[in-house]
Amino acid sequence: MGTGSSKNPDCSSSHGSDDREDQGGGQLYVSLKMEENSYLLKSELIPHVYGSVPLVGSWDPSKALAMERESSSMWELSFVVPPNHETLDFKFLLKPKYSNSPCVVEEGPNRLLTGGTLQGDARSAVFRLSGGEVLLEYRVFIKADRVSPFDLAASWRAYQENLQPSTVRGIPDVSMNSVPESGTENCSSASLELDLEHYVVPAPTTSANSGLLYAANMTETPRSLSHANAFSKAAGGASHPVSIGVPTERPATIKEMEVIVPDPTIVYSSSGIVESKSVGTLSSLQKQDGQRGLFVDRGVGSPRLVKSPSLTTFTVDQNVHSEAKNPIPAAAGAVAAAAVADQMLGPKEDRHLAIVLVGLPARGKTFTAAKLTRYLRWLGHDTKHFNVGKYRRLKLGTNQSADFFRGDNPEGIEARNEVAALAMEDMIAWMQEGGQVGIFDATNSSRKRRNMLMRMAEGKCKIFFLETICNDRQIIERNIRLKIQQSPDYAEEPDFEAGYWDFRSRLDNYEKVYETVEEGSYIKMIDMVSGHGGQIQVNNISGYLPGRIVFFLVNTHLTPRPILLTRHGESRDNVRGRIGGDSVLSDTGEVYAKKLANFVEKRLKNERAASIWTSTLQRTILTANPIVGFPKIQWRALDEINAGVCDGMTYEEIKKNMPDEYESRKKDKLRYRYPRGESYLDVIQRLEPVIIELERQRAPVVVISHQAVLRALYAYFADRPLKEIPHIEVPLHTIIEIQMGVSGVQEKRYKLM
Ligand SMILES: Nc1ncnc2c1ncn2[C@@H]1O[C@H](COP(=O)(O)OP(=O)(O)O)[C@@H](O)[C@H]1O
Ligand SMILES: O=P(O)(O)OC[C@H]1O[C@@](CO)(OP(=O)(O)O)[C@@H](O)[C@@H]1O
Repeated sequence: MGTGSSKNPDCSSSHGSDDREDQGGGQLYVSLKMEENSYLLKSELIPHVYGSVPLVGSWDPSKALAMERESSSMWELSFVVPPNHETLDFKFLLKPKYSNSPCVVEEGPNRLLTGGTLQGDARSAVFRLSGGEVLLEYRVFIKADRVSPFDLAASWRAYQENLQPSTVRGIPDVSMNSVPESGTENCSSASLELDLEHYVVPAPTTSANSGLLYAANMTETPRSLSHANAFSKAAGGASHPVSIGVPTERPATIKEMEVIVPDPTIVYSSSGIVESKSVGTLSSLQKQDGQRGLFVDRGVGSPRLVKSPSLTTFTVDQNVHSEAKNPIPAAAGAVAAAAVADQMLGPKEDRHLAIVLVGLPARGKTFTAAKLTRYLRWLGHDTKHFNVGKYRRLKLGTNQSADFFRGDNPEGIEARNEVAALAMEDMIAWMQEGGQVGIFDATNSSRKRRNMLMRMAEGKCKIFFLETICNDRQIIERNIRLKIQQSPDYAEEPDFEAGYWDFRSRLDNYEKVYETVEEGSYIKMIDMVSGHGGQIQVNNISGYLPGRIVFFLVNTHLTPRPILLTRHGESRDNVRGRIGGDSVLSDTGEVYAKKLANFVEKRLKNERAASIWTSTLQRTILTANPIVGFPKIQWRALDEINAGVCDGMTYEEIKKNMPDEYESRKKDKLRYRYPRGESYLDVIQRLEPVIIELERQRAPVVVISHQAVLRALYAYFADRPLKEIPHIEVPLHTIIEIQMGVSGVQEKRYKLM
C-alpha cells in the first residue's frame, strides 16, 4: 500500500504517485521528518508541527504535536489524516525544552498537502532566533501514503491493545512509523542477485514444513497398539513419524516441568489474588507472602532475590528448590493465571477439556484440530490430538472403500463406533493422568455418536463440539483433491480418479446421515476460509480456555501469505558480546539492513499491502529503515527478552560475577527468569497477541525482531516443543520465510550474508 509515493526500484529517490489513485478511499498517512545539521546548537529546541486540522492543534501552538528524535540528527512525526480532511495546512515550530520562552514558528508560507501530494517543494524549515539574528535551517522530508481502512484498523487495534508508556524509554509500545527512503542511495554495496533462489539455504530438519505432511499422521497412536510395531505398516508406516515436520513430542508436561503450587486454600483465603507459579516451592519468605494471598510467578533461578513484605531490602532465598509436592494439573508456567485459576477453582471435571470436532469429510477438521493443538501447546497447555481416522487405519487397515462408510452398513457402523470409543477412552485415560486438553477429531456427524461421547465424558471432563461447515463448492472440491493426495487412505491407490470417485461416494454416504450440532456446548465455524465473510456461532461456551479458543478461531483463516522473520542486522552490542541493551547497528549490520531492504523489495514486489513490524529497540528500527513502500509498526511485545540486572553484560561477565545465575540459566533456560527481567516463558506469554495478529493478517508481514523473540515465534509456526525454544537456532542475517497456506505451514530460509 502507498507504494506509489515511495517505491524506489532503481535506488533513486522518486516520489511518484502512480498507483495512488486506484487505492482511493483510504486515509492519509503522513510522515514528517526534519534533519538538524548541528545537534549541539539545537538540542534545547524541540521541533513541533501545528496546522489546520484538530489532530495537529488547529493552529494553536500550545496543542502542536511534538516530533520525536529518531536519531542524533533526525526528528520524526507520523500521523493519519481522516478522509474528510485531505487538505492539510501546517507549519513547523520550535519549542524550548526547559524554559517558558515563546516558541518560534518557521519562516515562509504554510505548507500544504492535498490528497496526499505536497504542494510545492519540501523546502527547508528556516527559523529566526534571537530577534532575527540567528537563522536555523533544517532539511525537511515529507511523505504521504494512502492507508487502507483494513490496515489502519489492524494497526490501530494492535496499538490499542498494546499501548502503554514504556517504562524503559518512555515511548509508546506500538506506534506507526513510515521512514523515507534515505539510506538507499548506497544500495549498490548491498545489492542482491536478481534471483533470490541464489540465497536459499536448507531449513533445519525439524522445520515448519507441516504442509508437506498429512496432519492426521502426527496425532496420537492407540495405547493398546502403541507397542505393537506390526501395526505401523497398516498405517502407512506413520505411527511414529520421525522425519521432518511437526514433532509428535508433546510439550513439557507437569511432570517434566515440576509445576508446584501452594495449597489453594491458602492462595484464596485472603485477598483472592490468583497465582500463576511456574516452578519451585514455597520458601518461608514466599509463605509469608502467601498468607497475604499474593504470590509471584518467579520462574526459576539461582537463590532468588526475594522481597519480603516486612523488609525493604532484598534477601537471598536459598530454599526455593527445597520442597516439591502437590502438582497442579496442567499449568506449565507459560499458562496465564486465569487458566490456572479455572483449573484450581472449578469443578474437577472442568480441569480437563475435550474439544470434539464435528463435520463432513474434507471440511478442515483435522487441519483445524492440528492448528489448535499447536497453539495450545505453544501457550503451555498440555494438549493432545486424537484422530479417529488414524485409529481406524491402525486397527482395520487403510483400504476401506466407500461402502464401509454407508449409513446402512451395520458392520461398518459398529467398527467405526468401536474405534471412536477406543480413541475416546484413550483420551479420557490420558486426561486422568493429568492431560489438560484433548482434541477428538472425527466426523462425529450423528447425534447418536455425539451422545455416546458425552456419556463417556460425563464427570470426567468438560466437553464442547467444534463443527466446521463449508458451503463453498469450489473449496470443497479443492479440499477433496488435497485429501486424495495426502490421506494414507489413498496412498496405495495409483489411480487418482478412482480415489476421487471413491472419496466422493464416501462423502455422499456421510451426507445422508449428517446431523448438524444443536445440542450441548458448541462452536460452529461456518465458511471460515478467507478471513472475511465467514461466521462463528457460539452456544453455551464459558471459561477461560474455551474463550481463548473462540478468539483464536475467529482470527485464523487460510489465505496464503508469507511471514518473513528476521533478526536485526548485527548490532554494536552483538560485536562486543553484550546482551540486551539498545545499541545501533555495526557496519556489517548496516549492510544487512540495506540487503534486507533490497530483498523485501524483490520478494514482495507484487504485494500491494504488506507491513513491516519491528520492536521498539533501535537495532530493529534501524534495520527496517532502508525498507521503503510499506508501513512500519513498532511493537513493544517484539522487544528482546529482558535480561534484567544482566542487561548490558557479556555471558562471560555473568558467569564470573553471578555464577549462580549463570548456572541456573544453563540448567533450565526455558523457565529461568533474569532477576528483574524475563524468562522465555514470559516472552511467550507476551507474544500471544502478536501470534493472533499474524494469524489474522491476510497480507505479508516482515517481522524484524530479536533472537529470543524469534525463537518463540518460530516455535509456534514450526510446532516445536516448549523446552526446545531457547535452543532453536536463529542466525543473524538470515530470513526465515513462513508460508501460510491451505495445506499448512512451509518454511524456506534465505541467507543474505
Ligand atoms: N474451516 C475450513 N473450511 C473449509 N476448508 C478448510 C477449513 N480449514 C481447513 N480447510 C481446508 O480443508 C482441507 C482438508 O482438511 P482436513 O482437515 O483434512 O479435512 P477433514 O478432517 O474435515 O476431513 C485442508 O487442507 C484445508 O485446506
Ligand atoms: O537466550 P539467549 O540464548 O541468551 O539469547 C537471547 C540474547 O540474544 C541477544 C544477542 O546475544 O539478542 P539480540 O541479537 O537481539 O541482541 C541478546 O540481546 C539476548 O539476551
